[in-house]
Amino acid sequence: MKRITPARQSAATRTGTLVIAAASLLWIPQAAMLAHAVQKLAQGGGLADMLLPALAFLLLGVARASTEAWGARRLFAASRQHLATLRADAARALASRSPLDRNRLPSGRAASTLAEQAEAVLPWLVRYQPARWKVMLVPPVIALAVGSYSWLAALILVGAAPLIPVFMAVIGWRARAASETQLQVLGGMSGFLLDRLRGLSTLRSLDAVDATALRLRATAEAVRHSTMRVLRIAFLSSTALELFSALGVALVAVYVGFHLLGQLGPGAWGARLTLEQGLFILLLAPAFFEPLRELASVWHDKASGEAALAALSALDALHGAALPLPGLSSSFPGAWHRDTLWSGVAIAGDTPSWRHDIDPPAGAPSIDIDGLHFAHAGETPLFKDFSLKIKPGEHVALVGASGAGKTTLLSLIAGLVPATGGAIRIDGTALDDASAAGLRHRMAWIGQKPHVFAGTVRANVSLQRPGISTEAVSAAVRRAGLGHVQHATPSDSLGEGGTGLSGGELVRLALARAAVAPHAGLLLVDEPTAHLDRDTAAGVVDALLDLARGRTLVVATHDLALAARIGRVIHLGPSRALEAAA
Ligand SMILES: Nc1ncnc2c1ncn2[C@@H]1O[C@H](COP(=O)(O)OP(=O)(O)OP(=O)(O)O)[C@@H](O)[C@H]1O
Repeated sequence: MKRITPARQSAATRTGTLVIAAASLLWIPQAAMLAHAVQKLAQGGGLADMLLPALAFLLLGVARASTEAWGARRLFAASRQHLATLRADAARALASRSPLDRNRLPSGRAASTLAEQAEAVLPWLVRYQPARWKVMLVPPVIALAVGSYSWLAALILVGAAPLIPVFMAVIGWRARAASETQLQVLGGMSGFLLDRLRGLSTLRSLDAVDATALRLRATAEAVRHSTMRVLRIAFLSSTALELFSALGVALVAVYVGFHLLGQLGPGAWGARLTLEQGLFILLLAPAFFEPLRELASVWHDKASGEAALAALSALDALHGAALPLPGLSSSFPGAWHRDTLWSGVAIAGDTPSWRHDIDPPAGAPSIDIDGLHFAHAGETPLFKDFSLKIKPGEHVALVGASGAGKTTLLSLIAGLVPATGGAIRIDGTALDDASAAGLRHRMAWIGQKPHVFAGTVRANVSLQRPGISTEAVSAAVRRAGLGHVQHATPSDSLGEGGTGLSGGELVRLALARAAVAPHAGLLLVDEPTAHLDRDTAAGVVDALLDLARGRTLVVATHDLALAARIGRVIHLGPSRALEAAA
């Protein structure tokens, strides 16, 4: 997988940057034309004498403006593209972590980094980079041009210039630290806000809204402070630069003025400067400092852009760490494609190559678990030498005390977390990094807390998966027992988190999601009847068993009534290591 490399620019952004920087050099011949025209005027020349320099000045101006515009357009387009690539890399890195990894970044913080903070990369590329190149290119060339007429004027310019980078470096150091702090505080606030908005009903029901609002206010105050610190540094840097450049231009103007008046002789290679040469130097002096002033005005873009790149790289650095999602690295042959969403768990890994080249065989798969070892990070092993065989189309209930490892076993079968030892074979294919993405295509997962997105029932059932027609959604909704429920027809809207549906209806919606999955021959279901009354639970079980006809079903449950209706019951607990293959 390609890593984010913060400082690397694409070839297209580099070309745009260099073109913009080089266009600034055209001011030198323009200044020469202007000075020449004024000289002619002073010598009493007519309109005809000035026509040629005026025309050349105009043409150079047009050339400069159009080159700059072309470079800016190209740079902007390339920078947008570059940012899109950085975002895709970071999103891919985020998705490559197992949903069971409890060290995953909070979604609010990740969203803030990807959506808001990443935007700071754009000004860094579009404004800061050309300004940096102009500083490296334009002042040295102008110093040479000025120096060819007057070594003293060039010396004044060159003498004033080093103060600026030294000062900028000192300020830049502080600016970067301040920007990083600001991004962190901002990301923290976004994460906090999103998290609390999600849990608003809990906060309200326990009268904790005021306390949360106070904490939010404190966080907002911290954001204000850090923003002000960044702005103060930005203003300080541009003020310092304005001062130094104004001093430099003023000194050159004073020297040229007195030299032309004959009161300051030396400094011009032994000869007296002509009016044309003096004017040329005067016109170039502000242009010498112009790139430095421009750099100062975009200096904070560098700090915030680099901080944003560091934040994106930090997301990328998570890749491969801790608990990776099996099958993800092998399932991204090219671009970030599409997530396969199963009833509340987002799994990336559905690739065009898989769909076209290795279309999964239809039907109910067998499951063969052999000598499985698994332990969550830093915990005692949950499974030691655990074996289990499930035949194609067989229905199995996993029962056991809370914490016995039912959900974990379902996750291992689904390939959401890698086993630490032993083998799991689905329909004879070993579940590993190479096969996990493809095998997941044949499964549907119904989790304990299916996530409902704000949108219609139809969108929530189809989840934008390809090849799912409106008729298929309607049929799935009816099959899951939602057909008769008011406000749960395919065109009805649901609130985020399932507002508008009861607990039982929520499970039925998750069943409908699985019912439309075309290749889902294996259903993995986690406590479908938890928190439901007996009648509702019985209705959900009816719908589940109807859906599971002709498919392999593994259901984790505490519900003995559900377990009694399933063909085979596997007890997970202290004796599970001895579970023998059936
Ligand atoms: N993502 C995780 N990271 C680390 N440990 C975990 C994680 N998920 C579960 N555990 C631990 O693994 C053990 C088994 O959890 P699991 O959720 O599989 O049990 P369960 O049998 O499904 O429980 P329940 O019936 O309450 O849902 C528990 O001790 C739990 O604390």
